[in-house]
Amino acid sequence: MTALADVPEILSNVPGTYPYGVWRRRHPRLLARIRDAHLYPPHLRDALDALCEETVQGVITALPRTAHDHGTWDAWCREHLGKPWPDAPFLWAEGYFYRRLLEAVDYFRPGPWFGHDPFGFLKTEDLQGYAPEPLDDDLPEPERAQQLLLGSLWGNLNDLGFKVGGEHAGADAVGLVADESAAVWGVLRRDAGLALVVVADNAGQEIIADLILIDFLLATGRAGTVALHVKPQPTFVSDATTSDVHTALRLLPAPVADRLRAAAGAGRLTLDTHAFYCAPYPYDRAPADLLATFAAADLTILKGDLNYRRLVGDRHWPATTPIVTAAGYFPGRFVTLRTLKSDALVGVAPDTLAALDATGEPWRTTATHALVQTNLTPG
Ligand SMILES: O=P(O)(O)OC[C@@]1(O)O[C@H](CO)[C@@H](O)[C@@H]1O
Repeated sequence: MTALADVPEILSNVPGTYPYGVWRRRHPRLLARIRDAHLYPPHLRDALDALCEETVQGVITALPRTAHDHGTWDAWCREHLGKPWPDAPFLWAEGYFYRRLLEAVDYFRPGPWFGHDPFGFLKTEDLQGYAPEPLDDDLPEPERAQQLLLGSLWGNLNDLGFKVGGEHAGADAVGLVADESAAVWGVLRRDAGLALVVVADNAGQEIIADLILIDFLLATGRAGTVALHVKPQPTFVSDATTSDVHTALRLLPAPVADRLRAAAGAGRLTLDTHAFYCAPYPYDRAPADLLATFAAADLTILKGDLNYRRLVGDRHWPATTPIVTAAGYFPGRFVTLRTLKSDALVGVAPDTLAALDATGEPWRTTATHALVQTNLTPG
């Protein structure tokens, strides 16, 4: 079996590639928007500008000695300090970029900015005037199940990092490059009572769609329990935290929100997190306790592009590589629901790949395409 380490990692130092644009366009725009949206004092504005300069034309430097987690990051940074940022693996560099961004805005320092989400204004802006579409309760249950699964999948379009970068302009859902949802419903049967882990991705419209799906899975007994895993701190612009889940709860139709509160009260729905969700590595390097959590679940649902990159390693896999090869190390059953917003890709049938490539469009990174992939055997 191919080990992750045998496949070259995606870097961001190749002009014209998607990751190159993330450093050149998306991050500078993001840092400027954060600086301009807040009542930050001069030294925090300067810190944001310095981070921009360092990441665009400088070299990777360490976290300050005052940072509570500098020891952890010193170990993670050792092999990359002194390199230009785009020369480090894309996944690693982005993870460290978001940690440095929180440092620049005093997120962990006691004082007025302690715990203030620097992306909060973008999350609020995105939900202005938004209300979830009314639920179609008349649909037969299997159709409803699939509709909610696809709602959660395409909810992944609402990634504010993507929107800030301008890449989202007019992205329309075109189709799935792989759809293994039949295998998922083969396991997630009515009254199966499964123990699910849902590793969330974005706040806002995506987590709203996720919560609607979770409610359905609990209400139909497909799930006995759901552990919803969120990020321990703001990152990747719109990744959902506990606070974002509660914002979403207030926007849900009242009966859905009531059922979810009751499920939480009964211990059937739990919120969970792990420091590794903000580590800059794929899941093959996850610590034993997190891997044990995935192993113990009947099924782990991994949402979004970043979780996909972490599942298969952010590497130049041939796109026809089976997902069970790329994610062969994963200790339990999983399904990944992802819109395609970066280069890492596996599990695409050769004819599908040829047809998509023949379009000449940059279909791998525009969020116009999506996938449902699993290591469950087709049933
Ligand atoms: O995980 P998500 O929210 O679906 O996507 C995260 C993302 O915006 O960040 C990366 C580039 O910064 C890409 O993987 C992707 O476009």
